[in-house]
Amino acid sequence: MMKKIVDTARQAFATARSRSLDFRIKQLQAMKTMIIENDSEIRKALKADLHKSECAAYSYEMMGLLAEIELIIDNLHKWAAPQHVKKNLTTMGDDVYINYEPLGVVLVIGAWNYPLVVVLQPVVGAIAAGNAVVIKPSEVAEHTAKLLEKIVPRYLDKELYPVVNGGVPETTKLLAERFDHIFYTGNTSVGKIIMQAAAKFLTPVTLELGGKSPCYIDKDCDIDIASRRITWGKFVNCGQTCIAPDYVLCDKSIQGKLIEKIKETLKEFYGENPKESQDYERIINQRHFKRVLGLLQGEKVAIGGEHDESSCYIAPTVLIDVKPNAKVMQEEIFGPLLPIITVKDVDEAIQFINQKEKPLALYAFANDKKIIKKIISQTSSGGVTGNDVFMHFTVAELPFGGVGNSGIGAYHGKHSFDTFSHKRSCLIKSLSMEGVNKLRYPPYTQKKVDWAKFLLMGKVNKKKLGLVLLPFVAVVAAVILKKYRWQLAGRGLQLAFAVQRLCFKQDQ
Ligand SMILES: NC(=O)c1ccc[n+]([C@@H]2O[C@H](COP(=O)([O-])OP(=O)(O)OC[C@H]3O[C@@H](n4cnc5c(N)ncnc54)[C@H](O)[C@@H]3O)[C@@H](O)[C@H]2O)c1
Ligand SMILES: CC(C)=CCC/C(C)=C/CC/C(C)=C/C=O
Repeated sequence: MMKKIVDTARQAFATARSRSLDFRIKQLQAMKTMIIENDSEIRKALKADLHKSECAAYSYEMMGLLAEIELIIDNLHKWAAPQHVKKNLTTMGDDVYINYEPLGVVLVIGAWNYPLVVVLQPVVGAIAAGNAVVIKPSEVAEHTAKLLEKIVPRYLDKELYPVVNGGVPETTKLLAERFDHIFYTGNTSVGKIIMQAAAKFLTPVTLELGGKSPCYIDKDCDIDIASRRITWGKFVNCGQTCIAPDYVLCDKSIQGKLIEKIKETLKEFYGENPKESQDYERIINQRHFKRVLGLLQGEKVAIGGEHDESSCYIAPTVLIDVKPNAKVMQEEIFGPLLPIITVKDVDEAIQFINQKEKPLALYAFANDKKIIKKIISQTSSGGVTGNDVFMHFTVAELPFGGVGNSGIGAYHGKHSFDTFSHKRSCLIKSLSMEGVNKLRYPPYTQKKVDWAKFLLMGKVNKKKLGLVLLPFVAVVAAVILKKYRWQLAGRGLQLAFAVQRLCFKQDQ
């Protein structure tokens, strides 16, 4: 069955219909219509999967997707146009350009936490670049997965963009097929399985993974503002966001105020009891509920800690005096627990961050921008937002992706188009100027090598070329002197010497 789906997509790709820019734009417009016309069904599915409110479903999943489609439609002709590059002495009369061509049949595998946007946003980029795309939503967010299987074929080309649902066995079978690119979003362990499967066919991969994204708060900082922004970023979607601040690093002297402010903010966002708030989500399933609760064991709870297994509810929770070797510090939390670890200064924070795997995001709050720049220059992460959380994700011009354990490759806007395109180097030579080619044909001589060096690298044998050029420079100067007399003589000499200097620029 998987073979048939992939073969059909490949045959459809071979018809070349997905290469036409008009076709790509029509498909992207159809996807936009699909989202708009199925607005309420999408919101219902997201509510059923993660208890997302109607507003959250729109703001965090649909809005970004619609904006990405608009951006790509508006820019596609420009991005897909051949990109002419600088020529040199040997290519002056030729066509030299980069051609953006589709890769072929692409597999996009999504995760469950933002089950609409993390699967469809890469698909948008893959369609824009002219590929066929096999779409594999996460089976863990089953309502959204089923909805996508139902609505995508109603709007998009069925052969080019099939939706395949299923769990590990189905994904494993899919991965046994040959693809021209695999774009996977999910955890790092499965990322390794994907890369191994891809290696069999030398298929390139983009891996959008996760990790423990640190959040440093400098003691000289507006704690009020920092707490609000961090509380939002940590507890939205019940902490199940790839770029959520995983833990806080701060000076002990501000820990008390931080807790007080987070408490105040939680009350403002979710009321006295977050369980009753429409705006507070749930853990995706019992397996993850148990995993997150397991990380709470033995920790000192400063805020929250309440939970209810039957509804997969875990209250927004803040942990204090957390030891660096605690269980909660060994894996990505991906739930509503915020450990605070105290450090004595920014250098200790940097050291702490650098002892761990490179994270997907990094956050630093400080009044002094120099402190933020210092953290950026002395650490590494997929992306950074200073004095806020998430916001680098929302800038379409910035590539979104990880580094090291948090991922390979990036997407969003033009970066998505590039990810799913092959940049083909194209040179169309003129059939004239065969004389120049003598330099590369045997029999080889040192003279030919010297000319080749001059033409290709601008490198000359100073002594030999000087002897050739000096009389030429003298003649140019004399002509200028004669024609424009003394008035322009200075200019002429300057020009002559400039020519000479240029030729003599590099010796070997
Ligand atoms: N970088 C990003 O953009 C991004 C976005 C969302 C989530 N994430 C990360 O994803 C993780 C959470 O997602 P998850 O991994 O729990 O999602 P998941 O369980 O939905 O798995 C992701 C996909 O992998 C497939 N899969 C699972 N096990 C497999 C196996 N053994 N072989 C082949 N395929 C398999 C699933 O079918 C699914 O489609 C977190 O680490 C989070 O940080 C990253
Ligand atoms: C709408 C705003 C301000 C931010 C959106 C950030 C966000 C939570 C995006 C979800 C997509 C994503 C990559 C999730 C990762 O888990």
